[in-house]
Formats: sequence, C-alpha cells, structure tokens
Amino acid sequence: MSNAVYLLFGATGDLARRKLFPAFYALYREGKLSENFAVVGLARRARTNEQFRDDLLSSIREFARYDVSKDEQFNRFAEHFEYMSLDIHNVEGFRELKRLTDSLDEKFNVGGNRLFYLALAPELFGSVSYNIREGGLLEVDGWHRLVIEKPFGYDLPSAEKLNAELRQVFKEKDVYRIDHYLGKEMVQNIGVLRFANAFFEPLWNNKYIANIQITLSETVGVEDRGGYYDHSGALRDMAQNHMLQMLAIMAMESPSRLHPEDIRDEKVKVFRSLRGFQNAEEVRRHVVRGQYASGEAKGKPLAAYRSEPSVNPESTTETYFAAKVFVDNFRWAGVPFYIRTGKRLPVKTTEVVVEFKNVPNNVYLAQKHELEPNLLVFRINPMEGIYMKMNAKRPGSEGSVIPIAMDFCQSCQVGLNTPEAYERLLYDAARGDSTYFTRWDEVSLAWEFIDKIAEAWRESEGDLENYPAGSWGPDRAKALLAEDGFKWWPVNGQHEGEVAWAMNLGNQ
Ligand SMILES: NC(=O)C1=CN([C@@H]2O[C@H](COP(=O)(O)OP(=O)(O)OC[C@H]3O[C@@H](n4cnc5c(N)ncnc54)[C@H](OP(=O)(O)O)[C@@H]3O)[C@@H](O)[C@H]2O)C=CC1
Ligand SMILES: O=C1O[C@H](COP(=O)(O)O)[C@@H](O)[C@H](O)[C@H]1O
Repeated sequence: MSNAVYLLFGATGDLARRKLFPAFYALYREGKLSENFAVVGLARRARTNEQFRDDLLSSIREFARYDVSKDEQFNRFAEHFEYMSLDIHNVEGFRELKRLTDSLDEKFNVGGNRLFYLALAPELFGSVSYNIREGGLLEVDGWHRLVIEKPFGYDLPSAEKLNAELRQVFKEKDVYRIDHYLGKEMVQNIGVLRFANAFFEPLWNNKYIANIQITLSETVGVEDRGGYYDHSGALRDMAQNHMLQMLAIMAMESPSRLHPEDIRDEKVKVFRSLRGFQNAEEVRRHVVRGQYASGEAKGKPLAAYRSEPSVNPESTTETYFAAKVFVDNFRWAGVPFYIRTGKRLPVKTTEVVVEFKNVPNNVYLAQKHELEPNLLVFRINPMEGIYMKMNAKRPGSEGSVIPIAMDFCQSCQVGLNTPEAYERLLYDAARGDSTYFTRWDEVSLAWEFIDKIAEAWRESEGDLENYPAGSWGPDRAKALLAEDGFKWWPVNGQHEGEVAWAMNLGNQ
C-alpha cells in the first residue's frame, strides 16, 4: 500500500469506530500498511492523542477480525495515529492541520501523499474540500485523493451540485466514491464467476435466463438513525447505490481489460440501458413501497417504524422497496430484474438468484414431472457462497426427477477470515485502484432512474403499504412476480415457512 498521511474527518463518529479503525488495523496486521504512514483523526470534540488511541484500541477490540491487546505491536501501530480538534468551517484550523500533516509526513517519511477520508455528513463535503485547498493541504508534491461516503446527494440536482463543489478542488480521477457493497468479496466474485467460467457466460442472456432476483433484506429496524434514514428511505439508502450497482455487475458485458475505466464503462452502459419509468402509473405497476408496522420476530414484539424514537410519528418514508426493472439492450431484452430491499424482514441476507428458462422439450412432462427451473444463487452476505439447483434422477427410481443442490459455502472454509469491505476499499484507494468505487456518470445515471420513482411517489402517497415487522414485506411485492408467472425464491432456504426446497442427494 502506498505511503500516505490519511486525514480522517469524522474520526469520533460511528463509521470510524465500527469500520475504519478495524480496517486500518487489519491492513497493518497483514503487512499491507508499511511503517510509512500516519493517520490524523479530525472532529470538533476535544481528545488528547492518548484518549484517541484508547478509542482506537476499544474499537479494534470490539469490531476487528483480528484479536488485539495493548502490547508492543499495538503500540507501534497506534503511534501512527494523532488527533486534532477541528471544526471543518474554520479555515485557520486547516492551516494548523497542514503544519501537523507536514510534520507527520517528515516523521514517518511519507513522501507527500495525502488521502482525505470524509466520514462526515454529506452536507459538509463541499465546505471541507474547499477548506482543504484554502488551508494549503494540497500544496505538496505527491498524490491527493478524496474518499467520500454515501449518500452522494439526495437526488440528481443535489448530486450535481455536490459534484461541482468537489470538482473545484479534486479531479474526477482523484475522487473515490464509496459504495461499500462493491468492496464485498462475493460482489467482486460475480465478475470472476461470470467471465471465467465456460458454463455460465454462454447462457448469460435472454435466451436462457428467465429472470434475475436481487434481495437485500435486513432484520434491523431504523434504530437511532432516523435523523438520516427518515429523510432518505430505502429507495435512496439502498436502491440508488447498492442494488443498482449489483444489477449493473450482473448485467454488464465483459470488459475488454481488467482496467478500472473499462469496467466502469461497461457498468455505465447498463445504467444507460435501464428502462426509466415514464409516468406515475408505470411506477405504481412496477414498484412497491412499504413501511413496517408493529410485528414480531422470534417471539419478541417489534415496534412500528413510526413509533421508533428517532422517527417522525407521521412519517411516510418507505422502509421497503421492490421493483421490476428492465435493461433494454440486446442481451437482456424481455428479462425482468426483480429487486427488493427492506428493514425488519425475517432474515439478514443479500442474495442474487438467476432463474433459468426451462429446457425446450421436457420429455419428463409425459411422465407428469413438472421440472423445477435451474437456479444459480450468489450468496453475498452474511453467508458467502454459490448455490446451484438442478434436476436429477431420484436414485433407484424409474426416472423420477428430484431437485438437487450443489452448495459451495465460501464463508464456511476454516481459517478464511474474509477481509471486510472497508479494508479492501481503503487499500484500493491508497493504491490508486478505483475499480470498486463509483464514477460520476454511474452515480448520475442511477439518480436519473431513481428520481423518476421519487417524483411519482411525491404525487401520490396512497400506495405506501404497511407490513408487519418480521414479515417479508407487502403482498404486492409477490404480485409483481406472480403476474409474470414467477415467484421470489427462498433466500437462505427459508421463506414464509416453506420447507427448505433444496434437497441434497446425500439426504435422500
Ligand atoms: N455509520 C455507518 O455505518 C455508515 C455511515 N455512512 C456515512 O458515513 C458518514 C459518517 O457517518 P457516521 O460516522 O455514522 O456519522 P456520526 O454522526 O457518527 O459521525 C459524524 C462525525 O462528524 C464529526 N463532525 C460533525 N460536524 C463536524 C464539523 N462541523 N466539523 C468537524 N467534524 C464534524 C463528528 O464529530 P464531532 O461531533 O466531535 O465534531 C463525528 O466524528 C455519513 O456520510 C454516513 O452517511 C455510510 C455507510 C455506513
Ligand atoms: O449502506 C447501508 O448499508 C447497510 C447494510 O449494509 P450491510 O453491509 O450490513 O449489508 C444498511 O443497514 C444501511 O441502512 C445503509 O445505509
């Protein structure tokens, strides 16, 4: 990893504590951070370096995938961390920050590189980048990169405004927009599985694929994040970024080279091919929104969204979103992509299911065998793996057909200890590899698509449905598929009390 001074804005916040400090530590333990680095933690509240390093230790203890104790190794790591109290509106403070940064650069023999990580509320991004320049922090030889967190805007106009502000200071090639789903091991694996396997790629089109289903379900509710979430909702929080990115990776053509711009170019072509909703009626027919009412999970009562302390009691924000989306290009013409996400659903899982069309002439039908479709399932998280469902002869029978499963569980491999998404992304940003960060044209096209839905929703609130917390969301999400002759396939083998459908030959 390149030598750099990392300027971590928002160092006392939740993201730094839960994700960023543990990521730095894992990279250090794996030898991916040389000794030529320094981290300056920045936020308004007062902290001594001692206190900051104690915070660092407790965050690593709680969240890192490596064990830690206050030993020599940790102390050597922690010496690279300093804290400075700074209000991002105070330009003079940035001049002082420059002096501190330059002295750390000299102390750790960094060589001028700077990585500015904005773990801050997005409304501060513009001011902070302006003050980075005004404070003279870019007046040093070396690379200067800006890593910013989502959400990138609230809609297309606000994203354009934000982008214009950032671009006054940083070039596009130096802006690293985080979508942490792109840092997930199995999301990155989709491209490899698609493009490096002869038995997938030839079938990857509308001739053989009936539909693709993307599910990002969460068991958690809004918790204490209502201040942000109630303004955002599932559409902006999950669909505009994580879901559309996964859809693009499933649908894109093979890049000509494994070069960040070639890969991002292919994703952009998918975003350009998304069929935008033309009017409110189309949105009503193809999109479902819901909000969780009170319910229960594992016998415990769960409060309604509107009763959550951090939420407006009259909120009409959606906590569930499902849609039928089409990619209007040669490969995908006529193939529906069904996407859904929600809070307070029965399981925490992210899965992509590819449902294949049936064979053209089912000779087993004559023997009254309805064949189950072949499924290919990418298990993204928390379980990581690949699952394939196919038809086979029931052993010992006279041609009786049963579904069998081939299940590869990557996360079950002993000692694998898969890197966290933030580790990978931090590492990539420091190496200057932007493959798994979103480029402005992707982000703006995604907003264009999402804004049409948001606009239709503004016109009528009547289609917001309640669903009991702990259930699979509004019934209309089922109808979305049923009208095309499909159904949501079970995720994690469990779906509304259905028996796990995947049989293993060994169990027969
Ligand atoms: N938490 C998470 O899991 C995720 C967060 N994100 C994004 O990351 C960003 C940060 O989120 P999160 O850590 O949860 O937010 P928090 O509210 O927990 O932290 C915000 C941080 O900003 C600092 N801050 C606020 N105002 C100022 C200011 N004027 N000058 C200097 N520092 C300031 C706060 O410190 P102080 O009060 O001391 O100034 C604090 O360190 C957001 O954009 C969020 O959307 C994205 C995905 C997941
Ligand atoms: O970006 C976000 O993602 C999380 C879900 O991430 P995961 O890695 O745990 O699947 C979601 O809870 C949050 O609302 C959203 O902002």
